[in-house]
Amino acid sequence: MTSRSLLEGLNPEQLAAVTLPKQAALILAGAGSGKTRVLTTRIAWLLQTGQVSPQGILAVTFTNKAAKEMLTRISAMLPINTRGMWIGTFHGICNRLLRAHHREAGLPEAFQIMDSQDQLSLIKRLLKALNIDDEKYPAKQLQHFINGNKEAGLRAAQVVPYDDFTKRLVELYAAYEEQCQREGAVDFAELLLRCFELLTRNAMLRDHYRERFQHILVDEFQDTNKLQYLWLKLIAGDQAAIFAVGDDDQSIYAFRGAQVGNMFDFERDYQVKNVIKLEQNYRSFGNILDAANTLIQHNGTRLGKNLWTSAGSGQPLRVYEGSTDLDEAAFLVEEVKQLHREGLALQNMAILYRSNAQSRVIEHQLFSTGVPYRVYGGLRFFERQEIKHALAYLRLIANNDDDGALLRVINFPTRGIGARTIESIQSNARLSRASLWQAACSGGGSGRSGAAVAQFVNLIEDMRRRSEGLTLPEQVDMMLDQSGLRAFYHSEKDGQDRLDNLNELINAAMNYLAEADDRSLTGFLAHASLEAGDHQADAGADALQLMTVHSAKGLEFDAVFITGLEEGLFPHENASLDPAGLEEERRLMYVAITRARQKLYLTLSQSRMLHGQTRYNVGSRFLIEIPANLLHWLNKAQPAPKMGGFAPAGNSSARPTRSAQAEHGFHIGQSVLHAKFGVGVIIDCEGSGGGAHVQVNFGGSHGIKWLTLRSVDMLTASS
Ligand SMILES: Nc1ncnc2c1ncn2[C@@H]1O[C@H](COP(=O)(O)OP(=O)(O)OP(=O)(O)O)[C@@H](O)[C@H]1O
Ligand SMILES: [Mg+2]
Repeated sequence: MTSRSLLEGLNPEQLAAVTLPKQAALILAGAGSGKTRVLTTRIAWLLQTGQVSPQGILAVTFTNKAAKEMLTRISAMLPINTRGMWIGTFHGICNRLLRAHHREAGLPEAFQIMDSQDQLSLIKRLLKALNIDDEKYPAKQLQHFINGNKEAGLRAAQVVPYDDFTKRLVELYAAYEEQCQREGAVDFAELLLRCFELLTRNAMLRDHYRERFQHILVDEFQDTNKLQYLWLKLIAGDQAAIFAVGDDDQSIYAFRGAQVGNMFDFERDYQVKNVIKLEQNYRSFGNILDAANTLIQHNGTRLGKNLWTSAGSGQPLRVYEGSTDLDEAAFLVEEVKQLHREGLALQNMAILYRSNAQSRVIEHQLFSTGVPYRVYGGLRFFERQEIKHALAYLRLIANNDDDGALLRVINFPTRGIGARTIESIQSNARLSRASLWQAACSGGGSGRSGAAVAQFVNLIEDMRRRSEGLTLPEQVDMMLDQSGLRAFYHSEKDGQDRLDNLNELINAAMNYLAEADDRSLTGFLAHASLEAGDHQADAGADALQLMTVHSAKGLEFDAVFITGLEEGLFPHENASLDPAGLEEERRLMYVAITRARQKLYLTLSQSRMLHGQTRYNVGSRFLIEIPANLLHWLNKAQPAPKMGGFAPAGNSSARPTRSAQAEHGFHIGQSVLHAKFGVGVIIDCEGSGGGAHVQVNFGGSHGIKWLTLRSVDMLTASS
């Protein structure tokens, strides 16, 4: 590709940005205006015009996926070996640097990176070893304290305590530093801080990298935190030129310390002369853009900019209101299949949700209809850590001799059974050719850990006894309490999402009962392993994309479905009380809308199973903030159900109000079987006596049907 063809098609502002002389630059522009394209093209242009070699480039992106994407785009433009280029996330780049200079950084060659869960376990072990009262100094709080200080660039020795309590926290922070050093373990914040300190301290290395990296390019600059910004300044020195691109309207990590203010600091620190603005959007049709523009105008704190497109207005945004979350999921899958039949590849469509737990119902629907899908930036429901722990308890209840399950939970949540004790149980089991459970029953050693093992055995036995006579969902609920899993995640700072997932497991059990022949715990467990199996589409295969709005940042799709648009869900209930939180939710919605190229769907549901209970939600305020003329409601909104008049599945307080329900003893939400359409859920009814009709949602290809009551069989006992 010649340099002319490389630059072809860029608009004047983009062209100016791509070909800026070597100087500090800030590109401030809205979604889809070509920021990432400008950044990538600039790298290619710098290389092609010989202004820099691949080794001289350092590019920071926000996710590994984005980094890969950038490499692919550059390779497509230029026939060069991209290996020498450093393109990655802050964590990835710091890891690379520390691996190369582990000795100088004071780390063992094979240092281990801890995720936040590992970090917390280490803190707990430490508190225990030091005999610290964890009521007074909760592990989560200490973790927060440590990470917050590290992200502000402060070591224990540099933190100035202001009372006795913080004095103690600082001491514990110091002890934590020592422990990590002994174990050769590095947490996420440490990667950055350690790297920062290495370059501050070691002038030779610093000069080496300053000489090497002539051009430093940063995508999604609005989401950098303070230490990341300092790190960039340090490595840039006054030789390198920093080229930063960002969008204040897409700042969605303030809750993790990201500072939009870095953009102002950057402008000041580097005396950026002209901030380049890009306003033409190349991604989306006009209606989609208008929706995004109008929505974000409801935020007070903005730098202010507007997007326009020459693409025409396209179709209106389609809105679907389901009666239940199952109904919403059935609609999504039907629509995806329809678009696919019309020629859209699955990988060009994305289903977005605000919280991870929402994916389960959708995944289930996809799984049952055989639509290949892939979940990004997170695990699929049954693969999530907390779900695996919960399933392990259930597996042990169903079968004591399940060694894998036992190992997973014997000390989770921690109950004082150490690695040594577990090893001795394992060797006893080997010697007597017994299962770990049997070995544990015949004594887990002496002293405290022996007693803890006995307690664990009792716990499992007790849960099994309690299970008798309980329905499957009740068994799951009981296990979540008795095992301590619920309490454990309840005490975690970031545990809400995991708690939601655990509660979602109860819903999974309910749905399973509605559909399965084998209603036993074992049957449910088999179903869970099957759904966890290899149904995630193979890498490279065409598959529908599922992800949270956070992980969709920077990506684009022909068709986008934004789901769960209900107050409390999106905007999230944790955020909707405080104005700053609400503005961040609105920026998230702005990110979500602007992912769509051609078609945008907004879906919601009148009722939804959450935390094991049916919730009746009202539509999200974001639906009101989008001009009504841009929206096309697909199904005439049904009147919002009144409490009590609409009895959901599994809700024992079902109070049918209509005469047919009283007469025939069924209720809305009840599962039914139809000879031709299979299993469905009653969502409405009409008439009485022999003329009674029910409206049943069969999901999948059959959808919603009105049928005579006589033609269906009730599956669950009515209340
Ligand atoms: N001058 C152009 N001509 C045609 N297409 C363009 C042009 N500039 C950008 N695009 C296309 O527009 C889409 C959006 O570009 P890009 O992803 O770079 O935007 P962005 O500003 O980084 O968006 P986001 O804020 O969501 O990260 C891409 O498909 C890109 O290829
Ligand atoms: Mg981008």
